[in-house]
Amino acid sequence: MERSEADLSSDDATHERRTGISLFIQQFRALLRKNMLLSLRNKRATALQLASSFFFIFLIFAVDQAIKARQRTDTTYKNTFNPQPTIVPSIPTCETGYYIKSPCYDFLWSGNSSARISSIVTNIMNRNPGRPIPSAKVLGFATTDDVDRWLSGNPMRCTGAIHLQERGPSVIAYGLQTNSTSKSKRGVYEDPNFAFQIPLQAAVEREITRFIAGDSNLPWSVAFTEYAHPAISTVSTVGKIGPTFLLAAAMFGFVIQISNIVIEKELKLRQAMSTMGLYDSVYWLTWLTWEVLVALISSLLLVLFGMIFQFYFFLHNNFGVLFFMFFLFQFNMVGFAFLLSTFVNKSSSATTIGFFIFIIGFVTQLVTTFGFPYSKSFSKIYRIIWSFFPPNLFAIGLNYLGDATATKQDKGISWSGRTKCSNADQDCVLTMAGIFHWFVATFVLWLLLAIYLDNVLPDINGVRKPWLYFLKASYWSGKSTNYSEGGNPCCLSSLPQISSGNVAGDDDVAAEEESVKQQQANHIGNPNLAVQVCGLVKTFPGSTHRAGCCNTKRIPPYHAVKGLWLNIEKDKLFCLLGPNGAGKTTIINCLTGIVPTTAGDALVYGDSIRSTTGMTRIRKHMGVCPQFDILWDALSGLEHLLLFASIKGLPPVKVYNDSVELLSQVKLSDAATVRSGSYSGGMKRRLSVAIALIGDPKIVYLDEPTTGMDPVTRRHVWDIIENAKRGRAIILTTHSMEEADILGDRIAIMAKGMLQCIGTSIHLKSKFGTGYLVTINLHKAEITSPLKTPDIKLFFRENLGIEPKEENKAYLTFIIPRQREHLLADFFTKLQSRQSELGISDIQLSLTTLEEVFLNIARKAKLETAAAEGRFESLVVTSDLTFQVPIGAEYVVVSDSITEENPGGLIVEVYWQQDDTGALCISGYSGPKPPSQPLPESGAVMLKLTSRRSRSQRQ
Ligand SMILES: Nc1ncnc2c1ncn2[C@@H]1O[C@H](COP(=O)(O)OP(=O)(O)OP(=O)(O)O)[C@@H](O)[C@H]1O
Repeated sequence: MERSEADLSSDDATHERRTGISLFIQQFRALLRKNMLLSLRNKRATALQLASSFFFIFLIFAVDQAIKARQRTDTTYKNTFNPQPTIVPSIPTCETGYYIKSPCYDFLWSGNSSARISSIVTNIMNRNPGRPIPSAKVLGFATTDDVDRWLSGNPMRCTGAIHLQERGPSVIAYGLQTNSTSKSKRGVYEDPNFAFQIPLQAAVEREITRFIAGDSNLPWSVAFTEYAHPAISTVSTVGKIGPTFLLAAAMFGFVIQISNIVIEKELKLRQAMSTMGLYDSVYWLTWLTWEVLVALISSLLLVLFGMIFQFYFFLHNNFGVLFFMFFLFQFNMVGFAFLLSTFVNKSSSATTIGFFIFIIGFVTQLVTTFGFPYSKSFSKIYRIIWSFFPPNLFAIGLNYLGDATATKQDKGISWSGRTKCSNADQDCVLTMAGIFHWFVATFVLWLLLAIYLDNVLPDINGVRKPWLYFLKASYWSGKSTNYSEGGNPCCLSSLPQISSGNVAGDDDVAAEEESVKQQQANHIGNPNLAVQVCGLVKTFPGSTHRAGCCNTKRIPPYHAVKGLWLNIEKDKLFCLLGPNGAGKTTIINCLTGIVPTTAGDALVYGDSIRSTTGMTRIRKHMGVCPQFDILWDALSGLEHLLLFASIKGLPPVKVYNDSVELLSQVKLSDAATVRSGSYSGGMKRRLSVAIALIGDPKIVYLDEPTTGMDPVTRRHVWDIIENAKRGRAIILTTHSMEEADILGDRIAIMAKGMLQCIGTSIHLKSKFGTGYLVTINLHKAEITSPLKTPDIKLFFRENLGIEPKEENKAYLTFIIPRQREHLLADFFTKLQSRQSELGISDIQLSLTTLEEVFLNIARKAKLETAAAEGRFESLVVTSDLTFQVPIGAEYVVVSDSITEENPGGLIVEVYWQQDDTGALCISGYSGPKPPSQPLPESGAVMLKLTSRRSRSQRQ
């Protein structure tokens, strides 16, 4: 059994398998191709991811245009406004201006025109004779009338003065003195320009103009408004709203990234690849490479689209700075997606998470845009915490780039400027280079955390490493985890206490266990041995669930495999049978390293499944067809085989040739390039079988490989499996007794996690079968005249005391119990002597089927379990089916066979209910199989019923 490294390396040499770095590269290329194909085939998601760059840049463009259009409206107003002083009869509407008109002036400047100028001077000077500005602040102008009132000389309202400097025929010079207080005590707005100076000036100029024009009623109006100045807008649309839209664009990629990773986890695709020998590092590296490639393209497109739309943001900032800003953000989000994917096991949750992150990002980037916490007024600690969320860094980065290109004149941030503050006036706390460094540093953090959590969080099978696994020397050396590399991993001293699986007491099972123990104790090597299982135990830990508000439900630990001892030879097919839940798949999962064993061990070609290095070596020579097809819908059959062949390290030429060859063997050549998503159930199973056989594995596990296949295909696959036995060991589980009978060199039936029997088909049939199956074929003449049938039945009843199991016009079948074996010789002599008299054309005698063996064992196991758990009460019914039982009770029909000698038979769980009259009705069947014969509805049948009280009744 001991198998040296040299043996396996010689296998490697024989098959020219790649190892080490070259295997790493081959796996990397195959997985990268797979990712590329999946992305290309998932056109909608990929198109969405790439088109989102264009879409969101376009949205920003649209918003930018809307803002500019609004500014243009202001400009239009400005253009229609005549900047020249206009003499108009009246100004009925004036948006923001002063219409200065007051009877006060008539009073002020009444008198003849020649005296007017003098009046102006006189009156104004009289009113304001170089008065000092009053110390007390008084009201400003709330209305235009205020101005007039002020001019009229109300001393109480005087907040300014006109100082006439000079007057003459060719010059009039005056000065205006106004209050410069922006707000009066009473809260009235006193803008020195607009509230005082301009109206005052306008009023004076009006009077001067009237004087010069010689028309004291000359209408004089001045309208003024703020000048529209779009050209000096200091708002960068990309800088301000960009974070929101570009974050949304990045979110598409983010959601798709998480989904891609989680789907492979959810559908156990990653597990399938790992089982076939894929390095974890290759897995992560290929996803990283692919996503970085997508981020590169997406960032390039973003910058290019931005340039196409002629944003100063994209035109004036340095291309490299822009590109790194977008790329590093998306790069960082790839790491973030990896990290989040370790917490999620369902791809449907990925969208929810992506949306949730976007909402949070949307809010926090808004807060960031308003200045939190990237200014000196905030503590550094806020900044550090805030910067751990990538959208925040992205927002502040875009803000900086936006501020640097707010106007056409701004030059933006240059490549060398990335290390400087974009605006020297700002209280700068972060440069563009600082943002880049943060992105890279946090990416490394996300990646390390993702790899760590990927190992320590329970996977889809609940498997996880210890929290401090990386502190163990074995992790870094890649050596044995549970046993020292030098020792014999299967040594008896380390075997579990619940060792014996032979609680059922079968001597063959006991002998098998003894044989394994002997070989282990004496270090007897058997060159023909492929697998040696030594007391394998698997217990799934219990758990506690909340039930309702106040109760907790405790699920106890479940012992799925209770100590298995087995020797499995090369060139042989070992068949594992058992009812649902017997533990067959769990054994395969333990042997393939999908779940760790609780105790015990198994040696596969001498390598322990409990050793990390051992399992790595085993995987190179292992093929697995899982119970449920693990396939990528978007990949074709050929692509699947190419991928798995590459993962196994076959040389490139063999990768293709072997894949094509295997496809033709499983009759999928015509569908080689068709996507597996459109395969029928049987085609998928055949592809799974082909995947298990690719790479010429030395040990193949086939878990119910022919489920769902039609009889013709099934037989064909049996041929493939039969041929595949050569040079390898195959472990097959099935529910098809026929399949086990035909393919199995040795068969073991297990129930409740234990082996119940083991041996060849013939051995099991003779040991556990209910007896012999006799088929009596009737002459054609008798078909029209079935009168002899009662005679045949009478003959069997009188001689063997048995009734037919099945009967029709062509044949009758009887089962002869093994207890009557001694009567057979005489019986058949008599029967043959009366053959023609009884109208019998042919008599066939065979051992009972494997199915009967299986059913007997399964029934026995079920009754033992029920008895052990005290769930059953027995009662025997000898009349018809209508009898009194407690309402709500459940019954297990232990036998629907009639004879006392043969109390065994089919187990059928039947749920009974009492109707209003107290009669029983069968409300449904469940259990391993429906009854082979319909239960009689009434009549004189003997039924041994075992009642199971409901738990509540017991409590
Ligand atoms: N991860 C798990 N956690 C808890 N119990 C588990 C887990 N996996 C399997 N089991 C339990 O272990 C028992 C054996 O399951 P297993 O799948 O090995 O049975 P099986 O013989 O392959 O059945 P089938 O014929 O239906 O495939 C079942 O009762 C199952 O519920």
